[in-house]
Amino acid sequence: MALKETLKQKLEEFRPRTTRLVKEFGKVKIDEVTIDQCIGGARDVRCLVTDISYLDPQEGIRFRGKTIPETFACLPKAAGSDYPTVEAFWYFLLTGDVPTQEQVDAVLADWKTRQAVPQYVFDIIRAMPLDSHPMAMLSIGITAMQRESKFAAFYESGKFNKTVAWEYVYEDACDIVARIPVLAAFIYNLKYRGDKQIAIDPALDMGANFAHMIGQGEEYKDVARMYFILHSDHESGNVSAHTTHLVHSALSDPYYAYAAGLDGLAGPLHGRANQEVLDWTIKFQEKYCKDQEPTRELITRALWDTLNSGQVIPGYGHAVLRKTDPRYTSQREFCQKHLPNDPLFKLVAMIFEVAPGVLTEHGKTKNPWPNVDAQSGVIQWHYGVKEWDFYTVLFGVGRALGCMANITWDRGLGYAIERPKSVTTPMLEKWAAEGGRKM
Ligand SMILES: CC(=O)SCCNC(=O)CCNC(=O)[C@H](O)C(C)(C)COP(=O)(O)OP(=O)(O)OC[C@H]1O[C@@H](n2cnc3c(N)ncnc32)[C@H](O)[C@@H]1OP(=O)(O)O
Ligand SMILES: O=C([O-])CC(=O)C(=O)O
Repeated sequence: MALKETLKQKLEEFRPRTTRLVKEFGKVKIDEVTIDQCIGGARDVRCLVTDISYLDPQEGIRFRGKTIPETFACLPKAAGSDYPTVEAFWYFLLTGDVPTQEQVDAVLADWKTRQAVPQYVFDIIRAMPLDSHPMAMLSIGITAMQRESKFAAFYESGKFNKTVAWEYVYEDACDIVARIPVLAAFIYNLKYRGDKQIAIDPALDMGANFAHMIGQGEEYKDVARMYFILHSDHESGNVSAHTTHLVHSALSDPYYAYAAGLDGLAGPLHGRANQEVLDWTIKFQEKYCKDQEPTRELITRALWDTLNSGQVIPGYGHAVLRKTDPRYTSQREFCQKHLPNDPLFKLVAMIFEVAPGVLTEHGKTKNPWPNVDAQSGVIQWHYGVKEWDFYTVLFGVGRALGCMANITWDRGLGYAIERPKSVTTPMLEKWAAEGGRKM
């Protein structure tokens, strides 16, 4: 069965579960909210639902119930590669089923019909100052493309209908995931390769085509596939996924919703941390290692300098995770296999030996271990993608997969507009004095 038909069947089978939960068990309590959660970013408050992925604080992410190694192992691989295609992963994220090669080929062929980015989008980005941040360019590119939204056209047609609305989200979602690597490659070439653009190769899968379009060779094809899959989804409370969900909950179409998600991803505490990691590491080399090899002592000193100046150590800590991020481990294993002697990888590995101890001694962070961003830039750097302000754009290409899968299901299950209740500080003070809010 083709992907859209499979998805339709899955949604129809799933919908009664959601309906029953709301109707029969709607008042069952699953959490309570404290004052520190209210002020402190709603940490740990269970009030979002997604079945696309789940993040366990100790174990890390599972996509559709599978760990990262299990996900890589189970999916059909790209020809001549140890890694699955992004298209295979998309099928899996959307449906929870491991696709057959035939089903993967069908997604590949479908994406080829969706890849063309309209010329006016390129023109709009070209009109921006060349030193604009590439995330601003990507977000504006996605917003500009909103004109193409099939969901928005359906809404405006006057025939909008809740039960089939998901189909139009699905169409936009597929268009966005097929087009975003093309847009990202355009931005890369415009900013860093003197506008030397390379045409889409219709014979290549998404990851391989992205490598081709930014002028990379064979080895980078797996880097792209791995990178996009690893960065796709991290349950739905993270800033980019939550923003996309929130904005789409107002029935803003997927273009508006994902542009908003990208704007959140651009923050240094979220996706941009990978840019910050490279920046920190290169500055460390320039400042401390001009005439000497990096040592644990030098790294310790540099980490304390950063902490004492009131800044965070980028790539370390997490709002949910309490162990080393398995996405970090997966990329570290890639480095150990493919670039074990890369000086920057050796330095990043040395920081891993030192930073958790320093952060523990510093005593603030609840999680001293590295997250995905601590290890991703070094791989890009090794393969010649050295413009680290571009790294969050790569993240944004991958994150589109998770965000688009999530809002397709949001619409399919008819989730409501998101609108939590706020309170005032005097209210909090009153409830604090009374030992809690009287319900
Ligand atoms: C893809 C991703 O988004 S992964 C995360 C990427 N971000 C980074 O790597 C940036 C560095 N890390 C951080 O700033 C944080 O760990 C975050 C934003 C990821 C999580 O924030 P929180 O859930 O608030 O972390 P936590 O509860 O441990 O914070 C407690 C304190 O430790 C500090 N802290 C947390 N991580 C770090 C760190 N890496 N370096 C220094 N201090 C830190 C916090 O700033 C906070 O300080 P405060 O009490 O003065 O405000
Ligand atoms: O889960 C989070 O809050 C941040 C993160 O690692 C991601 O979004 O990939």
